[in-house]
Amino acid sequence: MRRPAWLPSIFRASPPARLASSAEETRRDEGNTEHDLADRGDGIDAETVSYGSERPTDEIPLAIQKPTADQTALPPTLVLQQEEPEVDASDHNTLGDSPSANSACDGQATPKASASAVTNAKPVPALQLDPLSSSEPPIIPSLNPVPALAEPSPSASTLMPPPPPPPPRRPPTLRPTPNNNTNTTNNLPIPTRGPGCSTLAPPPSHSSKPTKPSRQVVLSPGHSPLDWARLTASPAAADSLRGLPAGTPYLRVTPSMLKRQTGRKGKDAWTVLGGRVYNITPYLPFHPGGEPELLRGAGRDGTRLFGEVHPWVNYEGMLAACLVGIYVSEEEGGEGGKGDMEAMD
Ligand code: HEM
Repeated sequence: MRRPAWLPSIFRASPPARLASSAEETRRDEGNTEHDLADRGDGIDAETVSYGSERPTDEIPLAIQKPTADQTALPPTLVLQQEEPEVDASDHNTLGDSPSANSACDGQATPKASASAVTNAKPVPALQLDPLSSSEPPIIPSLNPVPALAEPSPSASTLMPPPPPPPPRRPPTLRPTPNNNTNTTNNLPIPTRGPGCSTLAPPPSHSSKPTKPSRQVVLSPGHSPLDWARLTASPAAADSLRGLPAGTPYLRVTPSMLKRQTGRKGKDAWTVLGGRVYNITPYLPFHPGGEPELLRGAGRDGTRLFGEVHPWVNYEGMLAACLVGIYVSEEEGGEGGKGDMEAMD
């Protein structure tokens, strides 16, 4: 019958009742204990279970206790848990071979089996599951399933992945050879430039020339853009550039007035740009696009035409000295405008 491990201590605390209830069993055990246990082959020899045990009973909690003086009348108490051979085997294997341990129990004090006495004993490989390997040195529990294949490294964890392959096994060169066509990315720098098919061509910018052929004309000497800028900056040329008498205020130019200023029949060429009327007659020899192109806007509103050719040109700054007035409707022209126009004639 299996008994719990705490039963021996209780058993000693109240021996009469406990012993009376198991008197028959105890007698049977008494007669068979020393002999049967020795022959059982479960790791307990006669020396271990005998009364005059030379082994420390406190280290063998399941040994038979020698009856004390006040219990001599009673049969020897068997507190051995015979159904726990694994405990007996471990204790025997661990402590049985120590002569000092055997002699430590030679005293008259009644040894008591307790769990604390076992914990004070030599460390037991608790995870040792194979009793056949008990004769071998204690094996440190390891989680490595294949310890023989692992390199001996006291600091390395067994859970670490295997080391990477050694560097010398890598390819000797990091640059692709000319025959290596597997990596298309490395082939990009190879020049495959054809007309309009290269992806490395510079992107178009404002500084690049337009695809259309230039329609600029060759300007006569003294009519460069720099010459025009110098002329317009002269205060003496202010009234002459407008084509009006000196001190003439800005005119309110109506459509009927504008359409007569075409640059023909001895009249100046006026054009409207952004609601303002400019006298473009003095600028004709300075126009890079040629006089005919500039005259396309004479006598009319040339804002749209101007924007179609060169919207980036700053006409306001270049023609500031040529400003005649503002462009108004016929109704908004008034008498003042008409009078001024008649005075101009
Ligand atoms: C409204 C009538 C005008 C027409 C039809 C006209 C036409 C042209 C044309 C065809 C060109 C040559 C573009 C090229 O390089 O291929 C040109 C250039 C030029 N025009 Fe006009 N133009 C007009 C008015 C003006 C006015 C009023 C000014 C100045 C206030 C002006 C200033 C210039 C300048 C500076 C260039 C050279 C642009 C450059 O090199 O990028 N144009 N123009």
